[in-house]
Formats: sequence, C-alpha cells, structure tokens
Amino acid sequence: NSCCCSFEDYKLTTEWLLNQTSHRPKVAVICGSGLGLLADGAANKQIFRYQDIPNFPVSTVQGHEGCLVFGTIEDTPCVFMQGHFHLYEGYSLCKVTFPVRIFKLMGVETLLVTNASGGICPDFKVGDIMIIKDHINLPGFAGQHPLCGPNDERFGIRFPCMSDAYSKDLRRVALDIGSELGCSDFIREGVYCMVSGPNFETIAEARMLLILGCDSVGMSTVPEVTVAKHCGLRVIGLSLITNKVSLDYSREEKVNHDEVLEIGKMRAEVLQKLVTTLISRCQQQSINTH
Ligand SMILES: O=P(O)(O)O[C@H]1O[C@H](CO)[C@@H](O)[C@H]1O
Ligand code: HPA
Repeated sequence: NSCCCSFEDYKLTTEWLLNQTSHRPKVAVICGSGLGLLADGAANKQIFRYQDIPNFPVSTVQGHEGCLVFGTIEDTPCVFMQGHFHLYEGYSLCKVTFPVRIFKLMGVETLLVTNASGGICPDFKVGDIMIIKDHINLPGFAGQHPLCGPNDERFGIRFPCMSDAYSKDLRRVALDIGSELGCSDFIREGVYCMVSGPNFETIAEARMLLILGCDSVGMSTVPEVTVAKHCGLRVIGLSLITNKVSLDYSREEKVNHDEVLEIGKMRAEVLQKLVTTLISRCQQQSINTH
C-alpha cells in the first residue's frame, strides 16, 4: 500500500514529455468517464497515447480514450487527460495519481478534475453539474490512501491540510460562469464521495452515504485531488450527475455504465463551454494573484 514510483520515475516521465513537446501547460484537465471531448476545444493539439509514455498506466475502461492531449485554450497552455485511472482497474493509488505529479513537475499550477457520478442528494437531477465543494475519502478511511508510505518532501509535507482542497475562488468563478452561460438551473455545489467500485451502490450503502453528508458518489477523483493538494496545486472539480442513486427499495431503475456515458454526450456542449471559460479565467486569476 505504499508508493511504487520513485522520484526518478516521475522525473524520467516528465523529462521524456518535456523533450517530446514544446507545450508548457499551466492548467491540467482530467476528463472523467465519457468526457474526453472536453479536449476538443483546444488549439495546436499534440496527442500522446498513454501506452507510448514511459511509466504511464493505460486506460482499460470504456469511455476513457487513453490519450494525453497538449494544446491551448485562448492562449492558456493546457494538458488534458482523456481518461483517468481507478482502483477497480487494479491500479495502485500511486499509479492512479502518477500523472498529477508529472503535471506538477512540468509546471502546471491548476488542476481541473471532472467526473461522472451518481446523485445521492434527492434534489439532484440527471444532467446536473455539481461543483465539488468537498469530498469524503471512503477508501482512505480503510487505509487505501495515495499518501501512505514514506513521504517525499520534494512533493509536499507529511500531514497536508485537506480542509480547503477545492479552491474557494475557483468555485466562485465557476458559479459565475454558470450563471453567465444561463446554466444556473442545473449547476449545484456539493460533497463528492469516493467508493472503490466497481459495483454500483446497494440501496443500504446509498442510504448510508446520504446520512454521511454525501451529495454524489463516484469511483475516482479523490486520490488525484489529494495528491494535487499535497503538492500545492490549485484544484477545481466538476461532477456530472449521470444517474440518480436509488435510495428506495420500490424503485425499479437500474444504473449501468452505458447510461453514464450517454449523459456525458448529452451535456457535452455546455460542459465544454464551462471548462474552456473556466480555464481562461483561471489563468487570468492566477496572473492577478501573483
Ligand atoms: O469517475 P469517472 O471515471 O468519471 O466515472 C464514473 O463512472 C464509472 C461508472 O460508470 C466509474 O468509473 C465512475 O467513477
Ligand atoms: O451511481 C454511481 N455510483 C458510483 N459511481 C458512479 N459513477 C457514475 N454513477 C455512479
């Protein structure tokens, strides 16, 4: 359960990428299930397949293309992960979070994470976009935590604070953009809970998550955000509610991965607009605050 990657591994991959591309990204975007199209708006794209990048894990899940896309959004240099990694694929959390430290070493300052999740909050509707305010690291409670093992001070401190993992400023910016785009009706804020998966929740589990204060549930994101916060990246997270999690034994609907991917397509255009505007504002914000 401790990190399987050495500083030299991270360095090797970083140097390989820096030698292969002249892009120097400031913002990294992790595209969740079915959301790889978020990279489509980038200009001057340069694409690497994960399998060609030394030490990089490969995507094994449908809806995750497995490509690292460098490009620019309105002059902001960015890198997009079309597909991310999960515990349920059999990867260690060190591998799941490997790209985040590569981004840090490449000079990225802001991480924008996206995912698909199930709505726990009874008010949430399918197609809502939830700005992540906070998270619950359920696997972390059981010792499945990406920062377990010897701490490498070159990345961050032993006991990082997580009470402000999701930038308050960027959450405000995202809310403002949502209202400018006329999306306020379906933009929410809430608490995301990570479970390991791969099965979707039982009704008893879903009820427990509601009592715990979760608004949505998914099988990703928390490890990457934890590692990003540990190494000093600013984080903003968007979760697309792709299904309502059943809290009631009388409900007959059954969630499946195809439905999750389908809702991603349905919200593609607005999510892309939100993400591209957010990226350009992130950069302006960062210029103003430095
Ligand atoms: O979190 P992402 O990968 O976006 O996707 C969510 O959707 C998949 C299940 O349909 C799981 O991977 C879950 O975590
Ligand atoms: O209902 C869900 N549960 C867990 N992960 C998910 N990812 C999308 N929907 C869900």
